[in-house]
Amino acid sequence: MDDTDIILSVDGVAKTYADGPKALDSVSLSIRRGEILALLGPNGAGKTTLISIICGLVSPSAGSVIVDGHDIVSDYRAARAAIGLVPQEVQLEPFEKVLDAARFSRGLFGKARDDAYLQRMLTALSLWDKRRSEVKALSGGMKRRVLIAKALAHEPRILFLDEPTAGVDVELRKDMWAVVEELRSNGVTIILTTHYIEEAEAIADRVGIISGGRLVLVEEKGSLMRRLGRRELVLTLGDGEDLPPALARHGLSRSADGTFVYTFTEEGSLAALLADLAAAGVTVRDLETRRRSLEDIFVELVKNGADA
Ligand SMILES: Nc1ncnc2c1ncn2[C@@H]1O[C@H](COP(=O)(O)OP(=O)(O)OP(=O)(O)O)[C@@H](O)[C@H]1O
Repeated sequence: MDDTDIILSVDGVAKTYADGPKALDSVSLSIRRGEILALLGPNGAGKTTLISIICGLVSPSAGSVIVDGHDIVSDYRAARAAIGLVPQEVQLEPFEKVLDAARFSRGLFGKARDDAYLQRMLTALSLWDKRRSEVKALSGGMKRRVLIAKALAHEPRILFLDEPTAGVDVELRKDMWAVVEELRSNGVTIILTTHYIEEAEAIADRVGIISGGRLVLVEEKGSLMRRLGRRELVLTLGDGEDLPPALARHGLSRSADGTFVYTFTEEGSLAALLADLAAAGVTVRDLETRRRSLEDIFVELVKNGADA
């Protein structure tokens, strides 16, 4: 990876809260310009702590963070200006109008007024028609968009979305995914935390998994699915039948429900298994193929640490 492509670099970051647990343990991570990274992890894994450190809201106990060339400690203002943060909870001023809210947020970063930019940004978020509406009159989904608009008002290059679709219905969630795609096509790098594995599967380029304060994995979603999302074949044999020893070489495992599970290894291996089954005269009552989902991978990684 070329260094100029890296917009965010996290190196050996650790955090121990006063009287608290070790929330992060030596996390290192590089983010490329224009990518969408989904951070997955169970409650309390350290996701919000990591985001809060990068955004300068929590100070790290160790390690360093460089945002678009700026150190978050020695060059705090420039680092912070490169970042937009959409917090987990909706915190908005109910009587404020949408366009005013965006203008105000921009002003907080000392940026000159630029209504043309705000119009483009609000249009991308489907909020331009609502620019004169008071926040309190908007639906829950629109309020979330206003949060994003406020976070984008100062033209940050990286956007953090902390659980953007928590408690949101399926339709709104898909809407939000479309918004994220649109932002990326406008050149924004996006890091989102989520509990919804299908969210990561749907929109992320790379997936990072945090568990117990450690980043146990960061990988391209496609290669992760190819590497660990292997295909399996589930065989149900005739009543009382067992696998004959001649099939041992295929490495099938017996499940608690009495079915046999075969993991596809290489091209042609399935044909060999089926031929051996037929030759051995085994009755196969049912055959089902399935692909391990990101959810299965996630559960296994969180249980076993990094060595899955
Ligand atoms: N201000 C704080 N003071 C003390 N401990 C904290 C503080 N903030 C977080 N923690 C602890 O640090 C650990 C990591 O919490 P964090 O909020 O970063 O996890 P998370 O992955 O974002 O969880 P969730 O998915 O529930 O939001 C937890 O054990 C939490 O209780």
